[in-house]
Amino acid sequence: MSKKIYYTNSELQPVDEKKLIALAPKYDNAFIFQTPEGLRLYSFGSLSQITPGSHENQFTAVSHWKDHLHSLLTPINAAVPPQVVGGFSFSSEQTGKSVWGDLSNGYFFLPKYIVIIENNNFTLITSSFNKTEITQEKIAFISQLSVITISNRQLSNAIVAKKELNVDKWAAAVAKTTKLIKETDLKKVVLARNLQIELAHKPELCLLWQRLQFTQPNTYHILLKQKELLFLSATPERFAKFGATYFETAAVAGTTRRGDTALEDKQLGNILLADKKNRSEQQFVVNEINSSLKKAGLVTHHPMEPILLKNKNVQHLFTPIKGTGSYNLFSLLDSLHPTPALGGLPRKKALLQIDKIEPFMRGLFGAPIGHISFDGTGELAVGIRSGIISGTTAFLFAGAGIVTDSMPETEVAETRMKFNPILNILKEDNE
Ligand SMILES: C=C(O[C@@H]1C=C(C(=O)O)C=C[C@H]1O)C(=O)O
Repeated sequence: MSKKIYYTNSELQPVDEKKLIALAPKYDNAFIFQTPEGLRLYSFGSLSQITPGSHENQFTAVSHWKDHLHSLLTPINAAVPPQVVGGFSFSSEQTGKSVWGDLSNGYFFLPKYIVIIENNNFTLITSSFNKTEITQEKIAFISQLSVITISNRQLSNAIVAKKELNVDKWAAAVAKTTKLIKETDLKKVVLARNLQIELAHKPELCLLWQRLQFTQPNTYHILLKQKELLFLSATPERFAKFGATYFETAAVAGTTRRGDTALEDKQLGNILLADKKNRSEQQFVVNEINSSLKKAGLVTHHPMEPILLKNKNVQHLFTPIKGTGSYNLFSLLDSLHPTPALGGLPRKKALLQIDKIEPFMRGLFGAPIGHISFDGTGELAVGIRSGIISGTTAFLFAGAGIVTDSMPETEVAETRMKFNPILNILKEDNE
């Protein structure tokens, strides 16, 4: 493909964002991304998409695809370029048939329409292969948005079956892994498990999104729709926010529950801050990220002690890390992913152990997901607290860092808590 890609910008009158959500089911490709700081990006339709092959370096593949698109871009009265949106996969080494379909090895696309909302300013970016049609296409989108109706129908849905897959086997694998950690140079392995849900009806996207907004106020909210597949995440974890000369990331690891009272919550947080196992688990992540950023040529800055990151269901140890200087974005993403927050340490050995133990493909779970602009800025979150929905079946994923003194039953309980953000939006309110 080497046709020119034209793009144009227009200011939109603020609209009820439920209308933007209601547009998503009308397109085969849609991506919605909301940050804890309040940026929202809605995107619809695709001019070009990439599904990296298995065993191919997905970062190189996406980088080449994006460079090629860049060479075709031609602005028409536009200051803001379009972005590519989507997600990488946890690993390109995992193969086999899975629920992930076209998303298995990662999936990015160049949207036809992007609406960016920041400080109540609505900017529409329309892209097209056709210079003479682009104005008409933009007008068509604006009128589609003005006529779309928001369904207030609370389609009753119910979970008809809920299966936590292989819990005993998973707990045994945790015990085996701690033994391996004690006996070898393996330091940490993040093991995940999944929960399968059967719903009475296909879920209504608008309703899921509203519940996500209501129940998970300080996290990212992410939706990737590709045909019949819906990937949803309420992750608290930033993978990267970046520009040409800066790269902000975070080390998030170590988990405890939220307290029932303010006092209990504070006590649990203090115990987590003082806990040796969790502190060392998180320190691995800080050290690894720090060293990848330095190797990429950045000067790093971070506080010496972690603070608490509190979400609705859990609290974590958290250290923001910033790098400044110039660097190559895709090779840095490649060298960081997966951090020991999602993979383990040393990385290769941890990934082998994950492959040996987990009987499913992680797909986008635990991988960087977000938007990358052609102006060099962008933001990616780590796709945890997430699930993939296909028709009436949903698979939810949750993992936990296993270190030398991890207890299987504690890790089962921790992963159970981590299913809740998505589980709770699939449930009826009265369940
Ligand atoms: C793997 C997950 O979470 C990661 C693992 C954590 C831990 O082991 O304490 C904490 C935050 C995340 O970095 C998940 O939520 O599925």
